Order: sequence, then structure tokens, then C-alpha cells
Amino acid sequence: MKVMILKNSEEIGNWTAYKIAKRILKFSPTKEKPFVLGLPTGATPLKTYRKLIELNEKKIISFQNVVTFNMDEYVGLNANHKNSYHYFMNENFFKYIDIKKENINILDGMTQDVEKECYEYEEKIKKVGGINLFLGGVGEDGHIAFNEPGSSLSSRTRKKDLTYDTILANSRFFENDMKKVPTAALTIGVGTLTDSDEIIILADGYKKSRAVYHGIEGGVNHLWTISALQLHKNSVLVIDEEAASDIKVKTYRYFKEIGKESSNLKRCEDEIIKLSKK
Ligand SMILES: N[C@@H]1[C@@H](O)[C@H](O)[C@@H](COP(=O)(O)O)O[C@@H]1O
Repeated sequence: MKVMILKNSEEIGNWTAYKIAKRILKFSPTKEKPFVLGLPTGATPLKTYRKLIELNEKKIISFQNVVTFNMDEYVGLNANHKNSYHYFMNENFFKYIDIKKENINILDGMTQDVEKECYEYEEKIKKVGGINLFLGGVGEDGHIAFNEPGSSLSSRTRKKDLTYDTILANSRFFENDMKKVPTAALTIGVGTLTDSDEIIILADGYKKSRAVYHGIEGGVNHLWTISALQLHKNSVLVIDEEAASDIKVKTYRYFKEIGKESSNLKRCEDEIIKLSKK
């Protein structure tokens, strides 16, 4: 697992968008062989989405042949509910880019048949050839997608009850009223995530520093599902200075040193512009 330590959330957004753009450009997706991108919701990826929208507007990248799978959705919220992840994705990303509607996949939190919905989601991922790159965030308690503490590290898409910590953290989107937050969600499993060819997980701000510590310096542990990244051959945790607050000075210095070249945003930008002209 790599760790990229950047200055702030702005830099995280730009770096990550350049990285995704680079992967799509190098892949040269076609209708027959699309690039498959896993996506998260939350405040953390917003800056990445903004930058990707900008790159799409400037015609540096296209999403015409990109298929997306979202990580999760609340149980009981329909697609038009302003707190549903369907709504979030459309309002913050999809409506601004040239993606085809039929290429967007998000779990249906209103389904009457949870098992079927989750099974078919996994099948659909398989059918399209697996996920090339999964982007994600992390909860304060270390959860990825909605894989709450204690989730099996080989879990697949299923329904999960949300913990008190998550309901409290997410109540900021529900007028700070914990009673309004759904108590369950449909989520990809940790195994679904780690089956992806590449994983990028973002964490910014001091409130994520404990999860980051457990992800980097803690052992692999189902109580901190973020730690499953340690077992993946191509994963990177992209954090800012504040989120790095709990790791050892030695660890911090090590990752800063080895990330020096690849954290150069100007170089990342030049590289994708060059690739887009090929
Ligand atoms: N299910 C989502 C996660 O996928 C997300 O990573 C987390 C952190 O969100 P934020 O980026 O807003 O801190 O929130 C929710 O619980």
C-alpha cells in the first residue's frame, strides 16, 4: 500500500483527478471495452469530482466509454431524495459530464428484494470484467463504503446496519438530526473493493487521523476495515497533512520522501495533457 501525503484537500482533489484521468487515457476505453470506475459519495471526493468535471469540459478526458459502480446507498431513500446517493452523484458529478445514463450503476436502496439486488450488483461487476479503479473515502471509524467495524474483510455486496458513530457523523447531511438518518445501507463488501485492480482511498482533515493511523500503522483488522488496503497489491491512501496527524514522524517522513516525485501536481497535469493529445 502506498501513502501519498499532500498539503490539503485541494491538492488531494487535483492529484486524484489527474490520476483517474491518466488511467482512463492510458486505457483508451471503447464501447466494447469500457473503463470501469468505482465511485464514492461524501464530502471528501467533491474536489476530485470538480476537477474531473473541469477536465471533461476541457475535453482532456471523456466518460463516454466509462462504466461506473457506486459503493453504497441508504436503505429506504429513493433516487429523488436529496440525501440519497443517487441524488448526490447526479448533482455533484454525473449531470456535468458526458457519461451515458446506462453506464451508471448505483444500488437501489428501495428494493423489495435486497438479496437479489446485491447479488445482481456483484454479477454485473463481474460481467463487465471487474473494476479497474475504485475510488473511496473513509469514515471516522475507519469504514470503507459502509463496511462498518467488524465487517468481514472478504465480504460481498449486502445490507449493513449502520453504527452509532456513522449515524452521528452522517447526521450533518440530515439537518443534524440523527433520527432522520437511515439505519441501514446497501454496500459493496470489503472483498468487492479489494477485487478491484486498483484502489484509491482519500482522507482529509484531523477527524480522519485515527482511521488513517489504523489504516497505515495498525495491523490488518476487521474493526478498521480500511486496513484491508494493506493486503492489496495496488492501493494508495491519499491524505492531507491534518489527516497524517496520528502517524509516527518516521512513517510520515518516509512516505513524504518516496512520494516527492509523484506528488508534483504540475507534472501530473502536463502528463495527462500530453496523453490526451496522442
Ligand atoms: N458511506 C460513506 C463512505 O463511503 C464515506 O467514505 C464516508 C465519509 O464521508 P466524508 O467524505 O463526508 O467524510 O461517509 C459515508 O459513511
